[in-house]
Amino acid sequence: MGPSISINNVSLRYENNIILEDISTVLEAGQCHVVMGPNGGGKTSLLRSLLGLTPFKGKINVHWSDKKGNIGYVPQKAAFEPSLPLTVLDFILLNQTRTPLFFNFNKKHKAKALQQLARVGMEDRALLRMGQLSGGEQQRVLFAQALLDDPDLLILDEPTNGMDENGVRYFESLIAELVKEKKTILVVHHDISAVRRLKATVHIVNGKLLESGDAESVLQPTKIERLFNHYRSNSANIKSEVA
Ligand SMILES: Nc1ncnc2c1ncn2[C@@H]1O[C@H](COP(=O)(O)OP(=O)(O)OP(=O)(O)O)[C@@H](O)[C@H]1O
Repeated sequence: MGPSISINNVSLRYENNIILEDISTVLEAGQCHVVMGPNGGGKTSLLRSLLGLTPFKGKINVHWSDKKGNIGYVPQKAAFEPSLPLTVLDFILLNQTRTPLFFNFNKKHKAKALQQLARVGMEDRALLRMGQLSGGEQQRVLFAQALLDDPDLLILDEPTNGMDENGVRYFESLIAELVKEKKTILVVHHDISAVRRLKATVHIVNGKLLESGDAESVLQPTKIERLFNHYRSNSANIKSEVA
């Protein structure tokens, strides 16, 4: 079972720039939660706060029902040196075993890594170099890597960015499978129709938490323009100052 997460009065600023303002909500356990909102609205900053990767004010508590489980994270972009002769399989195994590459990986590790690649339709790319993959293929590999430790909490930052329809289908059926297993999933997503298909709880963030609820009620066509407006309420002042 995945954890629930309580977010209490979270605020974050980079120098004088206020990014998140007094965000409070509870992410229920065993559900898929989607964070949406305009570019620069602070979605990634919220995920990074949750993961302890950036300092913030307020409190975020992860409540595990039993013992603490594993956490999987897929960042917005793959972090690897494209010129390294690192195969897809090596890349997955590095994370799995936390063993230097010059050690021999055993058969069990390799079989498990191939199994995860198959879950995202990438087993036939296992021996290609990471640098030879397209952006969407790299996203799929990152997703496979995040699934390796059988995470109970999965945090994904725009996981389908650059993925083709086939990749998106793999992604959506895996999310449905993980929700059935009562994992907690938190995903930043931009595609409104895709989010409607995920049957998730949607949280709209643009500096503040503007709205939370099921996809059907939050993503009503009449609300979308207001919720996804790129400008924050105080940007009118900035525009008049510039003029
Ligand atoms: N390390 C940093 N230092 C200074 N400013 C930053 C830093 N990281 C992010 N920002 C700023 O914080 C704001 C929010 O960024 P964030 O990446 O959280 O937004 P986002 O909602 O995920 O955007 P997008 O949809 O474009 O991915 C942006 O204006 C960005 O420029």
